[in-house]
Amino acid sequence: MGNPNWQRPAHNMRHETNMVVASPNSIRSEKILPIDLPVVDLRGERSMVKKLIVRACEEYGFFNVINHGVAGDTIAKMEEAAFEFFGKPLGQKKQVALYGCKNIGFNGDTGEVEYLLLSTATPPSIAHFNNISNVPSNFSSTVSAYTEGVRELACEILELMAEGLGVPDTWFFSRLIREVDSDSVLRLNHYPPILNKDCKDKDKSPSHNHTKVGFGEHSDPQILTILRSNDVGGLQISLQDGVWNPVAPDPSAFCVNVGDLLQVMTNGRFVSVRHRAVTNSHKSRMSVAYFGGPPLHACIVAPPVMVTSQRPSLYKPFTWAEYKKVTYSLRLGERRIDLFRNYTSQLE
Ligand SMILES: C=C1C[C@]23C[C@@]1(O)CC[C@H]2[C@@]12CC[C@H](O)[C@@](C)(C(=O)O1)[C@H]2[C@@H]3C(=O)O
Ligand SMILES: O=C(O)CCC(=O)C(=O)O
Ligand SMILES: [Fe+2]
Repeated sequence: MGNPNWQRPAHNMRHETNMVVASPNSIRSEKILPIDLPVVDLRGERSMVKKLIVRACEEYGFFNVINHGVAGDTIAKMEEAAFEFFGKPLGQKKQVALYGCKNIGFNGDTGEVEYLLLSTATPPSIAHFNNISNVPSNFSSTVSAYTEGVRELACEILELMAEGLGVPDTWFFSRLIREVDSDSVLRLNHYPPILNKDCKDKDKSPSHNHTKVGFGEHSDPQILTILRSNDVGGLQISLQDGVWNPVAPDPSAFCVNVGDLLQVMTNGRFVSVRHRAVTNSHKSRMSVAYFGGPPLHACIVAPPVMVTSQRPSLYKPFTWAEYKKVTYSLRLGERRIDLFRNYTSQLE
């Protein structure tokens, strides 16, 4: 974990089990310990909401947000369009440049996932989708409406975080993703059900589940991620090395998580927690993730209030362009944030 003061929360845990998880290249035994993420009701009393958010980001790096204000219709249309696109024959999907299947990034990572990776730059670079066959009609406007909704939600949450942390400029974080040249990404992930061909006949009953890695262990490099999935589980977070905590799906909520840049800008107080998504043998998981990122030239530093003599700066200043370049040159599971640690810090 990046946060040296972080300790595993002792509460909220259920029974621990061992589970065999098949990754694309290996089979290994891991500890599985389901948890209930903190739930933040955005319509709650503001002073309580910001306290809850700060605590969740310190202890879990993840929380669910309900009464989030994103229109149900916008969300439903996005999910429908995603299912329509991924339901097309592989040959047609492959004609779309932003489509990927099983290969993640450029450095040899693989997983049981297919995806669309869309830059949310304004004016939307996805606008040209309307002229391409093989994508559902109105795909571009569906994506734009969804992106607008989740960006607004991300800004509201970042402003609550700043208030909760006592940052005097409450737009300090949100400004970065509001900028017209913010480098944000929308990712549509589809994890088809995978049947394990090697399993014995008696294991093929619907109650017996097989798990493969869909999207391997990683942290999100940007500021904040707003994730929504259908009602199929698969997201797991790791609050302790070697232990995976499955998160129950809640299609009425958004799952919010701290990215690497927010860990840096809170000087390690918030944690960018490693997570992954696994498949099952019976139902498709569909997730849509908005990664709020700053403009490429933005300098990533903690506001003065987060840096004290007791808590000196943990990270060197860098631009998002520098961090992104390193990120994209490394494997998915790399602990890239450690490369930007300030080793002159007295905490070392
Ligand atoms: C292997 C990789 C895929 C990724 C770029 C990287 O080199 C390392 C970070 C990966 C990640 C994880 C979160 C997001 O899904 C993503 C879009 C991002 O910004 O960083 C992916 C990158 C990707 O799929 O291209
Ligand atoms: O699909 C999921 O639940 C998680 C996806 C994810 O972590 C990502 O796209 O970065
Ligand atoms: Fe992620």
